[in-house]
Amino acid sequence: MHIQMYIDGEWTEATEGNKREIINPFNQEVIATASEGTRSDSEKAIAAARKACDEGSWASTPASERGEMVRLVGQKIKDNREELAHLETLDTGKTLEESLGDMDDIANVFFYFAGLADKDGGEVIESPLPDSTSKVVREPIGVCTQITPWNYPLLQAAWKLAPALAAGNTLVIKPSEITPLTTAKVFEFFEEAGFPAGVVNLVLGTGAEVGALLSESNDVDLVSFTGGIETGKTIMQAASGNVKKIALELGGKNPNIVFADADFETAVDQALNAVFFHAGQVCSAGSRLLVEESIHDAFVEKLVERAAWIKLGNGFDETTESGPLISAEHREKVERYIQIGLDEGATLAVGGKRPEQADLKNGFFLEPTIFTNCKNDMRIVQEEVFGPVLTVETFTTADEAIAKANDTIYGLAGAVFSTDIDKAEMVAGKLRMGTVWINDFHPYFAQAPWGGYKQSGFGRELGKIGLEEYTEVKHIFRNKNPQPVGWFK
Ligand SMILES: NC(=O)c1ccc[n+]([C@@H]2O[C@H](COP(=O)([O-])OP(=O)(O)OC[C@H]3O[C@@H](n4cnc5c(N)ncnc54)[C@H](O)[C@@H]3O)[C@@H](O)[C@H]2O)c1
Ligand SMILES: C[N+](C)(C)CC=O
Repeated sequence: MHIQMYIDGEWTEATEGNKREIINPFNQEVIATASEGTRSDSEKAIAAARKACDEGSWASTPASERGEMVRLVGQKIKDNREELAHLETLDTGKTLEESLGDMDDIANVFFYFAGLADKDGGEVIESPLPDSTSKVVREPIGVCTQITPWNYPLLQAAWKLAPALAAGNTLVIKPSEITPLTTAKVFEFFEEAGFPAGVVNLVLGTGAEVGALLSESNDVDLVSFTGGIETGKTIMQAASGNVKKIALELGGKNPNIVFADADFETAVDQALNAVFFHAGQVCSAGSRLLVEESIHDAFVEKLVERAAWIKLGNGFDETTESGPLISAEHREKVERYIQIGLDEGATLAVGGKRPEQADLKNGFFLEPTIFTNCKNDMRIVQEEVFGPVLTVETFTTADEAIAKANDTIYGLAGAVFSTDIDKAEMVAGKLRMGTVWINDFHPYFAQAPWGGYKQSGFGRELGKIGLEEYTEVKHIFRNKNPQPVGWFK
């Protein structure tokens, strides 16, 4: 399989003819090659999107028609969910069951924004001035660039593509250079659906080469980025040249607070899922467990026992519960953090090394790892590891749990487990995070906004606000009886 870029309605090779091998992280086999673009490919894609925006008809196409085209793409994703899920598992190593779930979520995101496209008819304002009307309308922002990460390749792309198009923008998207397969596949659906040339553009390549111009260019009106905090800071600076709008969906170090009155088995099971799902490569992973002191020992004993039994393997094997990490470099980063945890004096309760099974030796696997005796000022507690690593701390009062949970630069997500719902609601209200789950961990869906407080970023995806992020707000005031002002004599 070979994938190309899609610029101005044409499938195209990189200008300089470079290619990249795409690797299956389960066995390091080459599963595809992809065109590897350079800055000039980004220039072409931005120029195509600019032309389609300034001279094309997409923005003025009736919103209901735009919505229908977005819906058509959602339907094609639904009709091809098995093929897409297969590609996603090959590319990321995640289990096929998870990829299938992602595809269902993705189709729903397209359907949701398709439905929202024609629902905002503007707002009439009661003007305080005589003989006048006043209304507020939303318009497309213009040319949007979108940069996505490798952990949920098509899902993170869908959260950007569907609302941008429903709102009438033109766009250029750059998926992570290591997981471009499903995003490229969906561009076949855009083509089949008949999107006008230049409205949707796909560039492939590294962030430094292809991605940089997407945030720097003065021809771009908005850049939406999902990825790591350091890249986010670089993009924020690069975007300042023409004061373009920015949306940043960055990392997290998400607390999971378990009170002694929580349902024990449920809380253990959820804590396990919170951190070890997709090998911990989830922005909202519950990687900081805060457990009430009185149940700490029993809770950790059960958690450790169950973590040791997590079945690692090939994402296509139905018995596999967790796949590999995405790459050799990423596994080495996570291993460095495990060493940091040990050096800081945390107690390694389980895991901490590569599995020894022969059938896993070619994959980038790491055992589910739990550190106990952790303290909030440790780097292993404060920094995003983005792997299967859990830190455990204790608390004795709700206030202490809240203080520890909020003691982080991040503010993406968190959870509280308790059968005392008033207490759980009180804690949820005091957590400085964009999403808080009560007696659950991980749910997200098209109807509810997603995004971070603090250094987890700004802007929101999904929900009604996820569409509004791709619009400008305009106030139109009309004087129905114009007269000379008479101020200057
Ligand atoms: N908040 C969320 O919703 C959310 C969702 C998924 C992932 N994430 C975060 O993503 C990170 C993991 O993803 P990653 O390793 O791919 O992140 P990353 O920051 O390394 O890369 C993300 C994307 O940015 C591109 N990029 C890199 N440097 C760039 C530059 N200078 N200019 C423009 N683009 C550049 C990359 O090529 C890639 O496409 C984690 O921190 C995770 O928490 C956040
Ligand atoms: C936003 N989410 C949870 C789908 C993926 C985060 O990495």
